[in-house]
Amino acid sequence: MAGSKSGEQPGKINSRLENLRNLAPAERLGRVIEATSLGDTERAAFSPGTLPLELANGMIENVIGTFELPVGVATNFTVNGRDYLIPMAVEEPSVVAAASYMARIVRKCGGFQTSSSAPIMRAQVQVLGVTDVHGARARVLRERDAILEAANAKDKVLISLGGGCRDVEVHVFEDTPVGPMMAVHLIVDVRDAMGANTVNTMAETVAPLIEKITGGEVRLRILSNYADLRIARAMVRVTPEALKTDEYSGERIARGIVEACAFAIVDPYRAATHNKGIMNGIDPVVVATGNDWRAIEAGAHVWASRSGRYTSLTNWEIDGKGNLVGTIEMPMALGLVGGATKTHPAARAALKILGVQSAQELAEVTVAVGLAQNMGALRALATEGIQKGHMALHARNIAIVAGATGDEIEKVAAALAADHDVRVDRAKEVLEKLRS
Ligand SMILES: CC(C)(COP(=O)([O-])OP(=O)([O-])OC[C@H]1O[C@@H](n2cnc3c(N)ncnc32)[C@H](O)[C@@H]1OP(=O)([O-])[O-])[C@@H](O)C(=O)NCCC(=O)NCCSC(=O)C[C@@](C)(O)CC(=O)[O-]
Ligand SMILES: NC(=O)C1=CN([C@@H]2O[C@H](COP(=O)(O)OP(=O)(O)OC[C@H]3O[C@@H](n4cnc5c(N)ncnc54)[C@H](OP(=O)(O)O)[C@@H]3O)[C@@H](O)[C@H]2O)C=CC1
Repeated sequence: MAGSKSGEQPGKINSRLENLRNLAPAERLGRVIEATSLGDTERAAFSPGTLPLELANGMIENVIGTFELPVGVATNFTVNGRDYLIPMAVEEPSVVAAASYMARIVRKCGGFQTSSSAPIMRAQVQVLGVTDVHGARARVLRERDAILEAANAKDKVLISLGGGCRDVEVHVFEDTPVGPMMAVHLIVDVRDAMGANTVNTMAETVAPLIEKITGGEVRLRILSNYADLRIARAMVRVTPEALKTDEYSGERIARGIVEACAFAIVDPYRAATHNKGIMNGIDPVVVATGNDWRAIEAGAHVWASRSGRYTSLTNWEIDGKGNLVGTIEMPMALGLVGGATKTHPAARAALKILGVQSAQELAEVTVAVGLAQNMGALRALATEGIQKGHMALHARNIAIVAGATGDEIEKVAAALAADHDVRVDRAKEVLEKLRS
């Protein structure tokens, strides 16, 4: 089978890969490759040791080797009427299972609906030593066109793609520990890049002009990771019928999720954990696609604090017909080009599996995964508790720590889960018995 061409429109796929969990990893990969009509390049990209040392050595400094994480595929996702398989690089058990489970419920109710703003980033140019900061602000805004022209003079590729610096903002700080300060913001459409390098270059380019206009001294010239102009949103509407289990009615589960979210809305101690659960879904997609997860984390948490109090990134409510409605809205500065997206073979393959055509589409799918992950955690927390499902899957890790190998891993894990006693010392006992 040949590898797919980049830029090719992805065909429709079916993300409902039943029974995937029961296959061996190589068989699972085969089904994913088959479902996405990809080829040998993508198949090879997920083999252990797939990042050649030479490539790794070109990515960061003082390289001594590579560090691997498992990549799983979350199934069942339907976003805006299209199915997606979601590659997730993560070390934590039950994350991929929970996302797939919630996506299975949501697909019965029409899937995730998403939207996003344009891929707009901000670069900040810090100006010191200006006494008439308000006057200097007026002068900068008057010279807006000259600043845009200077910013756009360098990156011809970005301009040819329809991106570029669009606007200038000036933020004034009359009183800081070092006196009056200004931050001139370049508002830049970065198209399909995450955009950090792009906007940093622009900020450095315009700095002398800003000094001339303001009469001050420029210090920092760097993007803001608070990407508040680059927002992705997702929504789900789930019927009680789709939510119900043998133990709990759909109404009870929906109410439990809403109550759990209310806790995170009012209490920052809970909000930190609630949002960590959302990032359980988002970060693995960011990592798998070679994007900058520190940037995404930084943007997420400052957005969660934008009212002055740290709160939930999601909202869960019940509509007039008794359906559970979940929404998420947050900054999502992801790229299809730049960073490691094109250097890391597995990141390239992950983007192919996703089949996204723009950075905006990637951002929307990623927040949909975050919403699913939050729904999964809240559903478990508000009903049977997190330990039942999570610890049953974590039991495999514990079995490995206790020394189990091969078939022993599943056997020891099953015994631990059945006893609801997932501890290393217990795993060692079970293993000893198994081997005797
Ligand atoms: C773990 C489950 C899904 C089990 O739940 P279950 O009811 O035992 O699942 P099931 O066996 O009935 O399967 C239902 C579906 O789940 C998926 N699924 C189920 N098992 C697997 C598996 N092994 N491998 C792959 N997929 C799996 C799969 O899609 C499956 O459907 P199928 O496709 O088979 O028809 C459930 O208990 C759950 O969702 N728990 C929540 C887990 C979770 O949120 N983990 C995150 C880590 S905890 C944390 O860090 C965050 C937290 C909790 O603190 C955040 C917060 O506080 O808000
Ligand atoms: N605070 C932070 O978050 C910081 C992050 N970083 C790092 O910066 C990296 C991301 O920077 P980024 O600017 O995205 O990366 P790159 O500079 O590698 O890529 C962006 C460039 O790619 C070219 N390009 C080609 N096709 C497209 C397209 N379709 N859309 C947009 N641009 C295109 C553009 O022009 P051209 O070809 O002319 O280059 C553009 O300037 C990440 O590795 C991140 O970790 C760096 C500094 C700070």
